[in-house]
Amino acid sequence: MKLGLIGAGGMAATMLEAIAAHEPRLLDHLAVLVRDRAKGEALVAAQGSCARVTSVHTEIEDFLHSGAGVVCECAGHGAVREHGAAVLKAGRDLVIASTGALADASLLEALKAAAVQGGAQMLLPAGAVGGIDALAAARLLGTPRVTYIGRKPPRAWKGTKAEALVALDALTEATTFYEGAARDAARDFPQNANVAATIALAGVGFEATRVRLVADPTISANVHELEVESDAVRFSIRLVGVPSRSNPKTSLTAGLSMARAVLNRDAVVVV
Ligand SMILES: NC(=O)C1=CN([C@@H]2O[C@H](COP(=O)(O)OP(=O)(O)OC[C@H]3O[C@@H](n4cnc5c(N)ncnc54)[C@H](O)[C@@H]3O)[C@@H](O)[C@H]2O)C=CC1
Ligand SMILES: O=C([O-])CC(=O)C(=O)O
Repeated sequence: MKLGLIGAGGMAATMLEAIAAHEPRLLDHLAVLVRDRAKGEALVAAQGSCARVTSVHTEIEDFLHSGAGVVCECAGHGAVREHGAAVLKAGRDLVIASTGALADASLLEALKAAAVQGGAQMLLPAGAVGGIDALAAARLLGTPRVTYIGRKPPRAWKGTKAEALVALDALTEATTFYEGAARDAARDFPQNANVAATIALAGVGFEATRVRLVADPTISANVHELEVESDAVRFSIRLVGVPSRSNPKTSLTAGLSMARAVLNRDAVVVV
């Protein structure tokens, strides 16, 4: 397998480190697409001897030409918009971290069409959240009621629309600044509410999935709560995610979930 990677930030590093620790041969061939070549080169260098045949690209055509098989997007909504269709049309499966980009219905349709044209799949790992398997199964028997609550420390909401809605630095207690549909949450908080989109796509869609976003000065972790009521199952889960070292917005589980998607491509037993 030749692994393709878009992005060279915190999630990409978490993903590569996990693959290197568990199945280093999967990094024998690695192609990286970045906007900033130096950043891509630093990421590859950090993998040491694991990534033996590597290439760093700034143009999608060169990246695809390098023969990357499965492509992991760890870059942001913009990257899904810019590169998603080209990857899929070229017949490469695309593992998407920035699932919130798919809240744009016309982009989702365009990517589906590109996937059909290329004979490729879009794969959406659970990312920072859990319970996606049970939700997607429950969906097969009726229409579940789904609520997602994302709680993060104020620093994780810096640089987002939350700054205009609440005085992040002055908070003394947990404060809800968004309540509504998953579609608006995913669109308006592109670095923080991808899990809302993943939950919507696994379950009852972007309108029916209810979302609450909370800035909480009393916590230091990224907390994800998912509540599902359905004909098949009722569950309520709470994940307390450790933020990644380099990006407080992103939980470590998100990068590890991307790694699992790659490891599963090669596994004999797929869980
Ligand atoms: N599904 C999930 O559970 C989660 C998804 N995410 C998504 O993953 C993305 C990456 O997260 P982090 O690595 O923590 O962010 P980061 O900000 O640490 O790294 C993003 C990297 O991607 C690069 N980049 C941005 N746009 C690009 C483009 N168009 N082409 C190539 N490279 C580009 C940036 O230069 C940066 O190096 C987030 O922006 C978010 O959309 C983040 C957390 C959880
Ligand atoms: O990593 C997290 O905690 C969740 C996140 O940022 C997202 O869903 O975009």
